[in-house]
Amino acid sequence: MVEAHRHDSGGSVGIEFKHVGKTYADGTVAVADFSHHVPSHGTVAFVGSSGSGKTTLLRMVNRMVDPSRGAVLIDDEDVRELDKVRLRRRIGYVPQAGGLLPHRTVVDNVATVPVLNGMSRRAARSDAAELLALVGLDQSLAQRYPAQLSGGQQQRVAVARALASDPNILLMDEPFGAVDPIVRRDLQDQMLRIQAELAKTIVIVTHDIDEAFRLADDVVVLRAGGVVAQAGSPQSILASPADDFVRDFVGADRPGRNLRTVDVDGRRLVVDGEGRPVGVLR
Ligand SMILES: Nc1ncnc2c1ncn2[C@@H]1O[C@H](COP(=O)(O)OP(=O)(O)OP(=O)(O)O)[C@@H](O)[C@H]1O
Repeated sequence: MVEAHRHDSGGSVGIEFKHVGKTYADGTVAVADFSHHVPSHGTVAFVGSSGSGKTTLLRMVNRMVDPSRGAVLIDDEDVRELDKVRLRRRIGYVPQAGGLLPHRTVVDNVATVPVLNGMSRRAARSDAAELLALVGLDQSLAQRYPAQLSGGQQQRVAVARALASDPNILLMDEPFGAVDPIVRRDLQDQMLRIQAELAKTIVIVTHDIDEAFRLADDVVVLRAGGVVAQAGSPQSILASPADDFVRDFVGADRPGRNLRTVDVDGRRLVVDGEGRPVGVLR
């Protein structure tokens, strides 16, 4: 049941942000004019400082935010033409703090959307058990309630839940922001394994440039107002930061940091100034 949906037929498949802008009711211009294409099965990371419009952009994809200008297309279809509820059931969403339902067990948190989509409770629970295994959660936790789990375990459940309706698209808003660095790294590794297996189209929002470099093949560095400071592969951004803002963000000038790439055993690693590996680039 858990398998990649291939959708490679012509056109501009993937997610297309076409000159989108968002001005909130109080006049705040969260995003001025943003365009970007996320290819099908690709992973893009939006990074930038607080308030640069990352969450606003992410939420345009599943219509939690409607753009004031421009359009978001999924496989050439304007999301405004699609029914909101059905759209959201087709797109996995991992919110900042997990957003689990506190009064439902872990397994039922994961099974909820498939049941809403018409699947029998029994089949949905059996799929949920597989997904919990996929995200590395022991079966013994399935009957617990979210408050009885650690932060890292809750985030795993949130990822399993987002995958439950087998969406083509996964939106992740600071998914691992609230967990400690070691657990965070473990969750990132899990994410890379899942992505290698399922090949979703993923948009991830993060403050953490190292996380962006580890998880994404395309990184968009944003400044205030959703202005693109630089977009490209981790390698290209590391090799030639577009300006001081990006250089500062990447931390190239931070003492002892000086990120660079090295090739080891056919893999490209990102290492810091002391040679410590920060991440692996594909
Ligand atoms: N509902 C809202 N009404 C008014 N302003 C808003 C609203 N939501 C967000 N904003 C503003 O829009 C700007 C962009 O917010 P957004 O949450 O998209 O940024 P972000 O880059 O995700 O920030 P963070 O990393 O802190 O989550 C900010 O100035 C924010 O205060």
